[in-house]
Amino acid sequence: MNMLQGCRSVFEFEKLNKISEGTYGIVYRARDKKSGEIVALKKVKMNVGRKEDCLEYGFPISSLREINILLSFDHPSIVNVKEVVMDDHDSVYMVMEYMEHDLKWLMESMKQPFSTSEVKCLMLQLLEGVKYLHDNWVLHRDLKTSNLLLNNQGVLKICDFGMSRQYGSPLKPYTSLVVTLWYRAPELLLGAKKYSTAVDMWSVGCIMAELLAKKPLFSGTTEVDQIDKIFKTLGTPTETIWPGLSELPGAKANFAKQPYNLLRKRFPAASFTGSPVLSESGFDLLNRLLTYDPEKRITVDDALNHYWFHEVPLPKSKDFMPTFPPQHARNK
Ligand SMILES: Nc1ncnc2c1ncn2[C@@H]1O[C@H](COP(=O)(O)OP(=O)(O)OP(=O)(O)O)[C@@H](O)[C@H]1O
Repeated sequence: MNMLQGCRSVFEFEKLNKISEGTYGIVYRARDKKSGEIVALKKVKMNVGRKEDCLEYGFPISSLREINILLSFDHPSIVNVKEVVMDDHDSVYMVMEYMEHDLKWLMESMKQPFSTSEVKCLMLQLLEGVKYLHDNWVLHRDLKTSNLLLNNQGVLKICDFGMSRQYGSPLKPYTSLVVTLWYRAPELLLGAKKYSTAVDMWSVGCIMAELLAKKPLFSGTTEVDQIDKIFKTLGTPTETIWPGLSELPGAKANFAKQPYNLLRKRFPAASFTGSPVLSESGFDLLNRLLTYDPEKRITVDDALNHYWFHEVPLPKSKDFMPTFPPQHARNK
């Protein structure tokens, strides 16, 4: 924690309002009293989770990971942590660039879903951020729409690195209790202890579907319900399409047999019912992101090079993305 010595005080910032309170932190909108700049301050909550997940004096290891990663990373699609500050009770705050919206709250307030060219603009920025992470051997492990920030310049940034971790080759056993249920890959739901970048790509698939439809793709209430919802839409996987499936701890459970992939029904090529329309190549990308076998699931490099981004309608330029009214408080 040497980096905290000599850091500025939080009293150099004027808190304007609370934006959100999550598991690991409270996020405020604040003004830097010296420069007048508007920033986001994330206060680290002490003693969160199990005792062994915190340092001796209660500082959560997940927050330490998040601070380390965000201070060392520099990419336009990753939220920038400018500095770390403290108050007189030794509470630690991350000072981040302020982003007007997160995509979860934004979609809840929008009347219409994003257009296809807007979704392409957002997806490209998301994939560029994920590529930077994977190229730097980091798994985010909690990609979801509330962790995607958008500003009024059309710039998307990934935030919340509390679950992220460095990975290496060969794969090591990790905990499977990661990734918010709705965005959690099937290998995690079935208890895989060895997993890799493909878990983030599944989440990206769920996010793409949600951006198109303006509603979550698989909104399970429990792990079993989540698996059930996935199988009902994509069909129950078999050892043939996913070699190694039967060795996963959860694969022994008796799941309903549903032999077909019904995803196209939810994203048809033409629609008279208001379902989101998706071209052949857009559907191909979505299907490749939502591929059961993590070994066959599309990688971030291949997703970035996918033909969908080159066919009309072309991705909207950030400068032409719509702007939205402010959402200063996004209480969960
Ligand atoms: N830089 C920022 N600018 C504006 N809003 C932000 C910023 N960072 C985070 N937020 C808002 O705060 C919310 C929570 O942030 P974050 O996910 O980092 O906190 P958390 O405590 O780890 O939450 P969770 O319980 O979801 O893990 C985000 O969904 C977003 O609405």
